[in-house]
Amino acid sequence: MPSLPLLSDAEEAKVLQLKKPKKVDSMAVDLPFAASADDEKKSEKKKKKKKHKEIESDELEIDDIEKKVMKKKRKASDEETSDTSFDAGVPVVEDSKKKKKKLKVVEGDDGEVSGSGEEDSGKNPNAVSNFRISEPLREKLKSKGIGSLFPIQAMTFDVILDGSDLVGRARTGQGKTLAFVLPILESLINGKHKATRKTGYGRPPSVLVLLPTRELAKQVSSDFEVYGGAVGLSACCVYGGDPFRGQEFALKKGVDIVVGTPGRVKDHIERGTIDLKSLKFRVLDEADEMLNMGFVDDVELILGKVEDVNKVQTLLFSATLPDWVKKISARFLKPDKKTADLVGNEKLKASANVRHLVLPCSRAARPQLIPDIVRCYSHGGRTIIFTETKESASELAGLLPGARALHGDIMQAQREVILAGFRSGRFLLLVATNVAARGLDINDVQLIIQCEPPRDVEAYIHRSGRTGRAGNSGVAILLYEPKFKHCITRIERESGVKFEHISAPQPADIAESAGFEAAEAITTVSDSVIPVFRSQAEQLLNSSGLPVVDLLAKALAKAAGYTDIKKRSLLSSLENYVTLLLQAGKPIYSPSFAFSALRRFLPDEKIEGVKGLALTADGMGAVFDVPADEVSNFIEGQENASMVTIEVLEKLPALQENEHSRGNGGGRGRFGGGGGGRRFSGGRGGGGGGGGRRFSGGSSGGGRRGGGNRFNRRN
Ligand SMILES: Nc1ncnc2c1ncn2[C@@H]1O[C@H](COP(=O)(O)OP(=O)(O)OP(=O)(O)O)[C@@H](O)[C@H]1O
Repeated sequence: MPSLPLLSDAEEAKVLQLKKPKKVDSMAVDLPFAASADDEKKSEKKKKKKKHKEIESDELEIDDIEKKVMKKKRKASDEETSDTSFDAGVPVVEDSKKKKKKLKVVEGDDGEVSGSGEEDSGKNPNAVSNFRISEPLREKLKSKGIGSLFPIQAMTFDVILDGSDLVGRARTGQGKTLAFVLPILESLINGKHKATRKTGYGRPPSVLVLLPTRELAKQVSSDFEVYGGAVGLSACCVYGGDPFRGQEFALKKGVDIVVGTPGRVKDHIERGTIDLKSLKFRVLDEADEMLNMGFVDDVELILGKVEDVNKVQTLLFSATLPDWVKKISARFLKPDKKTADLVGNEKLKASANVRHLVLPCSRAARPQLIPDIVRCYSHGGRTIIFTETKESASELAGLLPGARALHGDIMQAQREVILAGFRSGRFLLLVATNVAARGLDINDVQLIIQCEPPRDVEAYIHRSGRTGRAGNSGVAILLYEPKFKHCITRIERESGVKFEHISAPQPADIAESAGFEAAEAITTVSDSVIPVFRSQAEQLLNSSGLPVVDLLAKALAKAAGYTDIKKRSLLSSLENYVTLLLQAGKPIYSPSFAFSALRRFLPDEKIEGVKGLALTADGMGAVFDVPADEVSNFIEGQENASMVTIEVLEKLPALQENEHSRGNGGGRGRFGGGGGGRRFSGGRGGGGGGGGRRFSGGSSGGGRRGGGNRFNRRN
């Protein structure tokens, strides 16, 4: 394998991004790395060199990358420092002048993790056996199905094990937790800190990990318990909302790793129940979220308690690098710290393993629409629905059958029960606030629904990152009211995501697949029922006057739980509403202009039924929703107004992004609305939605009126 020259951290990130092998599921790139001169590694180096000759196609691509990197490196001195190469951080790939150590990184398109892979040290440079991971840990990893390290782990393992401070950054779901858990454990049992680590009853902790939320602290602590347990190290978790006594007892007995939230850790330090004098590692995970959550003072106080910073290794992981994080890094990490950045200046900050979709939907339509979205897109897996407020989370959970709410007003013990239930699959729909946005790693979350565009792009990135983890794929659907389309554009611009615009799944589509399942189910009914039901069937056939097939269709519908099929509008996704387009033969500059055009031929009471009027992007039309049974009044009425045309839309055209919208979608701030009664047209329980057909593609672009360009999406 070719070795790349010494690089700055920004360059290193670029190396990883530059190479982007097409559909190569594993591709090895050797980067010069921190020195470690053991012979075993040297012979491995030779072996790999030999192997390299055999892989000519890869070689070509890597050579190409190498040239690009060299070119970029020459340019680098002129360039401004990127936000990823902040302060004096020495890049991971930069190291000793003498020796270079091989670093192997396996990744797919967009730098995304492409799965753990098999442990075959010859073929897979990231195989666990290629790292200084001891047997019990290897076995534990194997039992968890982990045969090779993910890129962020491969990049940082030796750096941490060899004693450096580190700043790490990778997209959601790429395994940042094990990136510090594994080398820390190895370092304590076999590495640098083995000799000086305290053992025995009453020992003070060797590792302190700080996380912004209790749920995250518990999750990371449980990883330390699992992997630490394999090598005889113990962990305990300390967080607010949990009684002090149990925590104090565990700390007094002696523990190797303490994982906690800043507030509670600070309390323990002040009470003297956590003693930091033997600390070997301190880890700040989700550092930017600590800032968002107002933990600045607590974190600085805790970090400041370590007297001799040379005796402790500090690792900092953060999705973004706001000023405070840079300041913390400059102040509390050693000047020769390394940086491992798998995001860098890449445009795409959100997960590339996730399909990012947007769907226009009024508040009032959400309770009806969400179950259908779940049916179509969750494939029977778990769904997390994010709301902006605790009240909306509780309210929506109350409206969705089988859903549970999770937010900060729920007592800690109850939150844990809810999360455990969701993890175990006892229920598959979780409605949460941002409390579940960060870091939570729950198996088989197939779908994320965000009820409205979050205020900041980080929230979008982290929420959508609850799916598509560890190399799996997932879907994230962002609902928005048409009048807030500009928020979608902002998120798209800042996150680098290219949204797919879709329209609401139509109840008819969902019913169709339900009918298919009902028909299949009927084939399983035994012939023994026929004599019992035959005379009733004959009577029904004679009295209905319907052809046999139609009657059977009705029976299937009933078996599938349908007695009626409603339509859903394109603009606000409201059931039994239809989306219309108004044109006036000249530009329509404002909603009031559109309403006055309607008033020319319709009485006020009809116009009051109009929902969510928005102007088209080309300025020549206005779209709005009307109750399905009012459509004919609008269509026929146009004949009385010259120059005005109204027609039913099949696809939503691109809309203007300003606030020109009446926004009377109903139910402000609440999920109610929707006219009582049963909420879900179909009424069939259970998700599934059956194999990915349909509802994609959609609403924007492709305009009507021939020559679709006029309505093409702008972005
Ligand atoms: N080498 C690996 N092979 C297979 N699975 C792995 C590997 N490393 C981690 N995982 C799994 O990947 C999932 C995501 O890991 P983790 O929670 O550490 O991601 P993260 O980068 O911290 O994500 P976030 O930024 O969202 O917090 C976990 O379920 C973890 O067990």
